[in-house]
Amino acid sequence: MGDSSDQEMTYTGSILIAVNPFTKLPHLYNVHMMEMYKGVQFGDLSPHVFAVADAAYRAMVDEGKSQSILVSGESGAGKTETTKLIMQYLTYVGGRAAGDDRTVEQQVLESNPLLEAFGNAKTVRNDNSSRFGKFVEIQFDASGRISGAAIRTYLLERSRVVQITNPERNYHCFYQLCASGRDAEKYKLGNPSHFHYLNQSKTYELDGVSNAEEYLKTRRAMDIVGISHDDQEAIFRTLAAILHLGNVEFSPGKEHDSSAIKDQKSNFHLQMAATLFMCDVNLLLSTLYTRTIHTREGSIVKALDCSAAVANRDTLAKTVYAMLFDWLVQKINSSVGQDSSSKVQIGVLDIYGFECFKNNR
Ligand SMILES: Nc1ncnc2c1ncn2[C@@H]1O[C@H](COP(=O)(O)OP(=O)(O)OP(=O)(O)O)[C@@H](O)[C@H]1O
Repeated sequence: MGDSSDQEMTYTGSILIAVNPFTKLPHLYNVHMMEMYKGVQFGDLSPHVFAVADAAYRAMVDEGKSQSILVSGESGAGKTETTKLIMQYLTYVGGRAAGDDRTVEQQVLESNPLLEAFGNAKTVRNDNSSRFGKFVEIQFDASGRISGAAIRTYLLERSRVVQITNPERNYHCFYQLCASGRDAEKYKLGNPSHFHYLNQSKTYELDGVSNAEEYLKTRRAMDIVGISHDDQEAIFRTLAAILHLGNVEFSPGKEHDSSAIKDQKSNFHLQMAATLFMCDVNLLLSTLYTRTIHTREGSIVKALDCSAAVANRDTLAKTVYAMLFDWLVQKINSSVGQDSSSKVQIGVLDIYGFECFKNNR
């Protein structure tokens, strides 16, 4: 759209169409640009994502009505980046001048790297693809200042936790933890190639990204969002437990259609998973390779064959991960804080990248 790299945005009515420039254009998104678009009539300046955010903000302030901005497009189109620019603009015009380094707006912005570490992954199309939908609600007080925020997420891609294909990756946080040095050692992790949930794809690194540095960034984001060190510890312990759980393999058991822990190595990972989950190892094992059927006469314990035990293991890993993700979102929400007396808000919906299939069913 347009004939130079500086003109990748255009309007159709009040809809902004933006083409991903795939290159950093800092001059388009700096404070100077935010200042330039502030309070200017929509359409007076060249099309820009800040103009859309400003129009929403002005409409909210002038008419006292809540607004929403919908960001849509296929995977890799630039939705997440655009959403972040919108949030940056709204926090710029609606932020407080105070020097407090843990203001609502900073926490809202810092929740992005955190959610990305746990909800984004490399796909064929995008090295940092969001695998969940996100609705960010920014609440304002009567004078147009940000007074609270809430993040709602939905449809996290759970299957990725246990199954990936080359050259995709699992969620970033796993590779970050493996590269974390002392913490990785503490949880008996190490090279991601040693873990089934990561080594189904041979891609461990991302171009221009250091997993170790990203780990520190995730930790910092947790500090800013207000997640206590104990909780941070618990989060990474759970991730490590999931990786160990994935290495638990089964072999056929003595009885027909039953299974047993395959070998010493599997036993070690089972022990590790139980220690890190802080649960009884025998209970964990029976959860994996048996099923309890409740009948009116009492409960019957049925042995499971290897493939059913593996399926059980994977379901447990996916469920724990999805619950961890939800818990993280809840934590972010409670520390950012909601303003229950807020009358107006701007909602930004970053809708999950749809992929084009031959048959879209
Ligand atoms: N405005 C921009 N300026 C520079 N680079 C951008 C911009 N928008 C997107 N990109 C580049 O394109 C990549 C993909 O963008 P983004 O992650 O926002 O896509 P998406 O539409 O959210 O995809 P998905 O649905 O897979 O999450 C980014 O990692 C970034 O490198």
